[in-house]
Amino acid sequence: MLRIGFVGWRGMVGSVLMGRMLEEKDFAGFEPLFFTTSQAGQAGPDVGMDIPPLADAYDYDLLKTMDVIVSCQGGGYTEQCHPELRKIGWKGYWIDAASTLRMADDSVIVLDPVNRKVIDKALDAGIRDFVGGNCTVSLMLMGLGGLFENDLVEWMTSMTYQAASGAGARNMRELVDQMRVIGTSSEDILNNPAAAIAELDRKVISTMRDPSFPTDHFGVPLAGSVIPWIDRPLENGQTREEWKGFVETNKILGRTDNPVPIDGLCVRIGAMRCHSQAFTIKLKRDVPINDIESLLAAHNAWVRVIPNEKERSMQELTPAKVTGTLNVPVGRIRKLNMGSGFISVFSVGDQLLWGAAEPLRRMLRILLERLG
Ligand SMILES: NC(=O)C1=CN([C@@H]2O[C@H](COP(=O)(O)OP(=O)(O)OC[C@H]3O[C@@H](n4cnc5c(N)ncnc54)[C@H](OP(=O)(O)O)[C@@H]3O)[C@@H](O)[C@H]2O)C=CC1
Ligand SMILES: N[C@@H](CC(=O)OP(=O)(O)O)C(=O)O
Repeated sequence: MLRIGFVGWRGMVGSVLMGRMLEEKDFAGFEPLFFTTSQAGQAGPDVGMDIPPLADAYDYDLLKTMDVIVSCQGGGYTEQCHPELRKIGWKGYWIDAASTLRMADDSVIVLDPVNRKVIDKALDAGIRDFVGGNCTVSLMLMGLGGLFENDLVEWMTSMTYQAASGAGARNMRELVDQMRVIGTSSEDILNNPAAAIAELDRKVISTMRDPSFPTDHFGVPLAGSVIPWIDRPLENGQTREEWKGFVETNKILGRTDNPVPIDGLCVRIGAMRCHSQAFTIKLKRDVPINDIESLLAAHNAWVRVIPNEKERSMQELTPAKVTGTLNVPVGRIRKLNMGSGFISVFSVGDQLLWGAAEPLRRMLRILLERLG
């Protein structure tokens, strides 16, 4: 029986992965072994079967007995363990959430509703490293796959509205804590309907600017504000998050020789775990909006075209609606003033599902079908 090792299963991405695997009854037909960097010997997760105690995630002798290792542990772990395992001759499959190996020549970025052919070709060629894409990239491709599949995109900008979860679990807590502090400090004014709005406004901003405001993780207020910077700077003025939009998209599409120009600004906003994005797309030819909507809707089972109407957009094209689901709604689709070849699209997606865990889960299924 195939032996599958799971590292990072109790982190934010890993626990969403475990949840999805349980929902889909994926724990069957292989022998799972759960690893940890901090809790060796303790009990593993409840996956509906007897499992051994947690193993040490740095036990290379044990790791090299795995046919597949799924890691949601983070880039540091990948940097340390992956080369070591390959060095000692491990020939198993490595499925990873971290960005470390994404742009390596002998890895594939997995998003099978978009690039199943690229994945199959790589498996045939003996590739063994399969990495989930950046969340904004994967969610963008799940939403706009129909345009890329039909080679309609001449160039594109992506302006993002990224949730706190992309920065980590502690950042999610800090966002809610910031909201709490603002709410608590304003409570008396809010409870008095006769209070002047200017008083409430002054109270909120003075709370946000107070040195005691909780900003240990974001560095600045996010609640009541936005942060127009994600990840580290590159020399050309982009952030690394913005750089990924171009390089990862073209790698996923298998068109690094003939890349689609993509660029934009990545911005953190006060949503919990859904990333939203506004796209300006220059089409290669003028296509009627109805046809564009049909192409988008036909691409995969999760994209949802929302008509460009106020009520539907407000109800269905928001993090409040989409969080916790695999749906990727796309809407606000219309021609722009720049000309009939220019369109706008707005999309929303859960960055822990299609943005992180789901492509890994599905890659494991693809491998199990092949190897099983
Ligand atoms: N967060 C995101 O939006 C996305 C993240 N990724 C990538 O996925 C990887 C993992 O990210 P993420 O899931 O956010 O990492 P987490 O920080 O949530 O989890 C990583 C590890 O931290 C350890 N840990 C320590 N304390 C706790 C605790 N209280 N609860 C749970 N785990 C704890 C666990 O390892 P142990 O059991 O060994 O102690 C766990 O596996 C990263 O490489 C990230 O870049 C990819 C796409 C999106
Ligand atoms: N950087 C993303 C989350 C993430 O983990 O991305 P990556 O997997 O590319 O490191 C965000 O902040 O929203």
